[in-house]
Amino acid sequence: MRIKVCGLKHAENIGAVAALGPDYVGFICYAPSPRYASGLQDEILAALPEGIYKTAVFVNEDEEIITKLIDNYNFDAVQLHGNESPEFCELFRDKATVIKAFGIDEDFDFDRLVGYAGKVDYFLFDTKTPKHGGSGQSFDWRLLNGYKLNVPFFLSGGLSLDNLGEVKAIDHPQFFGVDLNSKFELEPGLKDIDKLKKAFEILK
Ligand SMILES: O=C(O)c1ccccc1NCC(=O)[C@H](O)[C@H](O)COP(=O)(O)O
Repeated sequence: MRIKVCGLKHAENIGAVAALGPDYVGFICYAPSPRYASGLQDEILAALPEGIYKTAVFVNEDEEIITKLIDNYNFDAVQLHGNESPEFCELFRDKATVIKAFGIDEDFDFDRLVGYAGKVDYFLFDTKTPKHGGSGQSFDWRLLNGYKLNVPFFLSGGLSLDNLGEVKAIDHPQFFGVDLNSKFELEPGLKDIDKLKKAFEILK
């Protein structure tokens, strides 16, 4: 099970998270989020160990800005949380791994994803809320049974120490990894290393 820790923004805390050995770390490049990584310095990202995918998270951002940030910060992956089309997602595939996020609720139609197959590397299934992400709310994971494509997915949305046991038991052939965020924080953007350590013990 791959582990992504999302919503980092403080230099020392980024180093402490990286020392736990996540597979992906995420930086929110979306100003309305309380986890917005506004003062991100490229040398902090450059100091992260090889093998951790540095992921930039966007919501309906312009192509030029995404490309510029990938180039400036050497992001390995982009995670797109808005209404990005399959063609828009595909634009970044020669530069980065592309993760397309979708907010899931009981009305979500997984047939919407057909056009993205072959144009993205992973899906990320989050809880549908007006915030686009970082809500701390989980969705009914039984809905994942409606997902039949062969693009692997990350599960996110309200994952916490209280429900990781249940998450581990999810048996879906495309379940690739988890995304840990607001339930592992001391404050928005500042990760609780002790809680994350416990999560890694459960998941690894
Ligand atoms: O975390 C945010 O503030 C955020 C804001 C806007 C778009 C995406 C955002 N986070 C992206 C993530 O990958 C989160 O980990 C995911 O939404 C789950 O968050 P949480 O429910 O807090 O565990």
